[in-house]
Amino acid sequence: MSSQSADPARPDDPKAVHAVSGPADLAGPVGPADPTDPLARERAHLSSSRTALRTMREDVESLDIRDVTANWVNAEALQHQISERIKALADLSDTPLFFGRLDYLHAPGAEQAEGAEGERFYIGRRHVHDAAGDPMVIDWRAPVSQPFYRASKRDPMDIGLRRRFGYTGGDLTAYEDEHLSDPAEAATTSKLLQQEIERPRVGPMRDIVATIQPEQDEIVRSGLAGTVCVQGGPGTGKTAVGLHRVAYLLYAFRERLARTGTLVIGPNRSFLHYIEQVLPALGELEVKQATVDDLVAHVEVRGTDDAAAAVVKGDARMAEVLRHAMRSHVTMPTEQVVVVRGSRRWRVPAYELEDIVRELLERDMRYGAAREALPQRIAHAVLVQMERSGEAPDDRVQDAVARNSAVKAAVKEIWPPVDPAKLVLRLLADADYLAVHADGVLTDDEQKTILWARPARSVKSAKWSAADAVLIDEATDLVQRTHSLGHVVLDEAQDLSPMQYRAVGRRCTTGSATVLGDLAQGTTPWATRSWEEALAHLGKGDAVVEELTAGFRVPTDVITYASRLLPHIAPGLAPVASVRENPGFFELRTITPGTGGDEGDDGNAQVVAACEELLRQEGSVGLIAADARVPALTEALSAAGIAHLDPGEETTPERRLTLVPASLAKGLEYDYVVLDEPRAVVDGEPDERTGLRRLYVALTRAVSGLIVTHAAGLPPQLA
Ligand SMILES: Nc1ncnc2c1ncn2[C@@H]1O[C@H](COP(=O)(O)OP(=O)(O)OP(=O)(O)O)[C@@H](O)[C@H]1O
Repeated sequence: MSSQSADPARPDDPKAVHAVSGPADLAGPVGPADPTDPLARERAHLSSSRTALRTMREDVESLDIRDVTANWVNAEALQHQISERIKALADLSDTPLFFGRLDYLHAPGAEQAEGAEGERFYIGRRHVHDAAGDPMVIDWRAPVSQPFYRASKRDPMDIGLRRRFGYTGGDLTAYEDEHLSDPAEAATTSKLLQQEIERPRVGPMRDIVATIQPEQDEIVRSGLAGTVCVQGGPGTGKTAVGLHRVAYLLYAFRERLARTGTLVIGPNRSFLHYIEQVLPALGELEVKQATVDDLVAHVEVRGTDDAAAAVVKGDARMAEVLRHAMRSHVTMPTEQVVVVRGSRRWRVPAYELEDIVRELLERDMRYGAAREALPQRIAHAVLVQMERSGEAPDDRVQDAVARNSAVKAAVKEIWPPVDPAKLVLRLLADADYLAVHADGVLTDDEQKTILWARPARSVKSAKWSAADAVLIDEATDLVQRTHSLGHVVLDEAQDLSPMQYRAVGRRCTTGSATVLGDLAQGTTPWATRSWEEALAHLGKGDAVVEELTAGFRVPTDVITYASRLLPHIAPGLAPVASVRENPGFFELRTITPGTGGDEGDDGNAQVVAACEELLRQEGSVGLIAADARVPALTEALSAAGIAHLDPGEETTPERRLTLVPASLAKGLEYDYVVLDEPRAVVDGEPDERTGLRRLYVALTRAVSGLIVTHAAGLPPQLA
């Protein structure tokens, strides 16, 4: 950071973060800024931007729609739009209106002609303009904002000065400059950026809009047409990147996506709860969130599968079985159809009906669509005969023939309606039926594995499992095409089965997807082995796979320890390199039950004591334990009088401890973590590899420090 600048008063220390000690009253009127004090000038700009935003909001609030709307429905819709707009224009006191500034060397788009004037842009969460319509703050997603994230000394992108702002509460208290086009200035790491990354975590996930990194920005700003898959270790910002990509796409393709819709898919409710504030903070209120289970909820899920059955039910070959079973409902006609109209009888012979049915089957239409087309086709055959005999029937006649009872009866016979849930029920309950449709697709053993031990009698009484619901969803799609959205973000994708990928894929057949995951964190028996395979199941085989390796969450000492597991759980994956400067702390602590002469002491009080130690620090604390250990630890916590939260519940300055069953830890993070008994976490899973992966997830949730407590021996892979 050098000292050449358009800014006349830039102090000399090239690497300094310039700061003031006390916050200024930015809300009140600000006098003419001291021209020699750049910070005062920036604060004046903040103040006038806030005033401009207030005026924008007041303009919208004062809109009188009585004269422009003809009826109350329109008025209602318009009023809704207006109140959404007012909400979007709110000035949130603790969210900086802008966080950066770019001074271009030339006017953007002016072909960089000699003498063209540079322009200055303030970069923020939303666009703000003054009374004349001139921009005071530019939306971070606008093309002119891009160099804020991407420009470097090597490629300055026509930027003379990049300035980052530091805030304390809502007050602008510091700035930091980089003169990207100045060859004399050395490239350095931004201190403000570093501070932002190191900031303690309390409350739900927050946006990273001020500090998106170049490799992340490439993913955020990739176009709507293509699907992007991001492989990245723990804390590399996959979730953050996925959410910011949605915000970017909504900005760049607003109209199209408003029509087609966007959806974020996460692994469970707690996770969705944890991330739900990010998009609204970026001004995007319309994005839906769901789990895969929510998407396929055609039946009530009350049952579970053992791992072996779930693996087979989640296998893509099940799609073939279902398709076969669905099509088996079509029976070739053996009799003619006779349509009586007035005094005449029209006959469509069986062989002609057969041709129609064959043609529909070959066209590979949805079962339901073909079923609707069939009566029209039969009616058409009748119409051709009418024309041949000199009549001139029109469309209405064709419709009437299609609705004729003889035609309806034939259609019911040939192409009967199919209830998707009943179809799946029969496959799982009836060994002979399954054998017919799985022949050559599933082995005898596999068929036995998925058959119900006690066959259910009805859709209502069946104890459907999550995997069954996905099968029903697939069958539903065979009957009727699933509605496709414009864009889908799929987080923690590594845990999906091939059938689940298909379920997500059919919700974006006409759109695109952002697929986020980490092969090393796959903890389902069917976890993804390769992204190529997964993307093929999703129907997005041409997606690009990007890799993120810089870690923003886990400190070096902790990630180094956790990475010992990598060769055992995902050989070939590169360990995450932490970008945190604070090395954090990491401690292995042996718990000794029965200390102090108390025979009944199970050692849990010592785990609780570790939590109490960490609660003395600022920020959130997570106690992560094998699911089976949760009841005992709950008891120990309440015995010590410590209140705790469940995962996904918002931490507040008063309640900062969350007790997290290892099975729900994925995607979450806490400033400090106590990881209870690694051995139990591993043993809680059906096989060792899954157990070690679960442990890897649990070990990588801490932002500032980790204490691993153990009474049993540690898994040897950690040695
Ligand atoms: N560019 C950035 N600037 C500041 N913080 C960042 C940046 N990128 C990511 N982070 C922070 O790092 C943490 C981890 O990010 P995130 O949860 O998106 O990672 P992840 O790859 O999804 O992790 P996991 O694999 O564990 O689910 C979050 O607190 C996020 O805000």
